[in-house]
Order: sequence, then C-alpha cells, then structure tokens
Amino acid sequence: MATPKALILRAPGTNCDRETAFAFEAAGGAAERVHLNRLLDQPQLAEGFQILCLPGGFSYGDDIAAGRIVGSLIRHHLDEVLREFVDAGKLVLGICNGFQILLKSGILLPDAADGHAPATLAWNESQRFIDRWVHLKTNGDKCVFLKEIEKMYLPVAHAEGRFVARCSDTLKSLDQSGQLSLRYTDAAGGEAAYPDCPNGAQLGVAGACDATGRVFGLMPHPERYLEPTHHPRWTRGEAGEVGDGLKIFQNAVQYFA
Ligand SMILES: NC(=O)CC[C@H](N)C(=O)O
Repeated sequence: MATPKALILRAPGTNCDRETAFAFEAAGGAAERVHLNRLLDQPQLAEGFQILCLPGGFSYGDDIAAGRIVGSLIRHHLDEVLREFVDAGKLVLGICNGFQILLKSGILLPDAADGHAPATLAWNESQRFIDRWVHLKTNGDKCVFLKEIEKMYLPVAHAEGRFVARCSDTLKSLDQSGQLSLRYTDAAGGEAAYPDCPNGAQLGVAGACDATGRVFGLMPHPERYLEPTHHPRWTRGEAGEVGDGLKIFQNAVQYFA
C-alpha cells in the first residue's frame, strides 16, 4: 500500500504539531498539518488520510477546560466525519492536549445513555503544571499503537492530566475491557505514587483506548523521545539506541502495511 498519511490537526494554541509530523515521517509515514478551520470548512479532507492525530499544546488557551473548545467543535461539526473515519478501520491518536480533546469530544469514549462522559482529565492533584519524565507500562494488547511495547520512559508536561472515571463501576468496566492500556509506574515497574504518577490519575492511567483499540489517547509525549539525544541523561549512556516514543508512530504506520 502507498505510504500511510497522517493528518495532524492543529488549532490556535497547538504547539507540538511540527514535532508530531516529524515523528510520523521518522516512522516511515507521511504527514500534513491541517488547521481545524480548514477541516471544519472541508470535512471531506479527512478521507485522504489513514491516521488522524491531535497533537499537544494549549488549544484555545485551555480556556474553560483543556481540550473543551476543540472537543465541542468536534462534537457539533465533525462527529459524523470522525465516526466514519474510525468505522473505516483508520487510526486516531491524541497526545496530551489531543487526549484531552478526544475525551471531551466523546470520540474516544462515547457518552453514556444519560449524556454524560464516562471519564475526563481533571486538574493534577497538585494543582500545578508538571513537567518531568515518567516510567510507563502497557496493560493488555488491545491498543494497536502499543503493540510489542512493554514499558517506556517519556516526558509529561501538563496541568490537566488526572484521569478520572465517572464512577467506580465505569472505571472497573473500562479496566476489564482492557481500555486503560497505559499506566504510570515507579522506576522499578511497580505501582506509582506521586511524583512517579504525576497527576493522581485513578489506577495510574496515563493512556486509554476505545473499544476497537484504534483510537488512543495518552498524556505523555512520545514525539519528544524519538532519538537517543532526547533522553535527559543520554550523555551518561542511559538512552537506548532509539527513543521509546518512536515505536508508537511505527506501530501506527505499519498497521497499514
Ligand atoms: N503538553 C500539552 O499538550 C499541554 C497539555 C494541557 N494544555 C495542559 O496543560 O493540561
């Protein structure tokens, strides 16, 4: 098949779109940055892409709540197009602000029958923006982006990253269905307390996927660790031969091989 193409959706305040396009290209794909207004104007543009990626940043200044404004625009104007995109077997990835948008739009976890979202990303328990590197482990094999990944070391940078489910039953059912696919750990791979879990997320959830495993959102930034020199202690020989984040983009591109 031709080289898979990723649509990198940017909005006012997005600031990781170039790095994310670079990551898809480094993984062997093609990428195009498309402004949200263009997609609102011409939703059929999405048809020419196999992957939709919502990159990190502060879309609309994180006003109201991080991801809320783009999430609402998607809900009201692009819901059908994105549902068709997913139903066609394509992939959707949301990184940090993108994960916030995916949850707030209802694209990742559809609203319950009463119209409420099953989960959200709330303010960090510390009430502060946290910028640090974290240890992660995958949970189950549902998520296509995490294929053959067991653990990763990646940076986080967010203020609203605390994964909270609506109630304990919802949390349990998401867990049982394997959708809570990425978790913070301590350096030894065990359960993470603050600051290994930077935000107080329930069950240490750092990333979650939809029921198909083809829509995935995560708080850490895989596009910030593609090359060994991105590692904070690479001069001490602590980096691997490739950055841990690259595999996520490779999995997405190779999904269409
Ligand atoms: N790095 C980002 O994407 C920023 C995330 C988000 N705007 C927050 O601070 O919660």
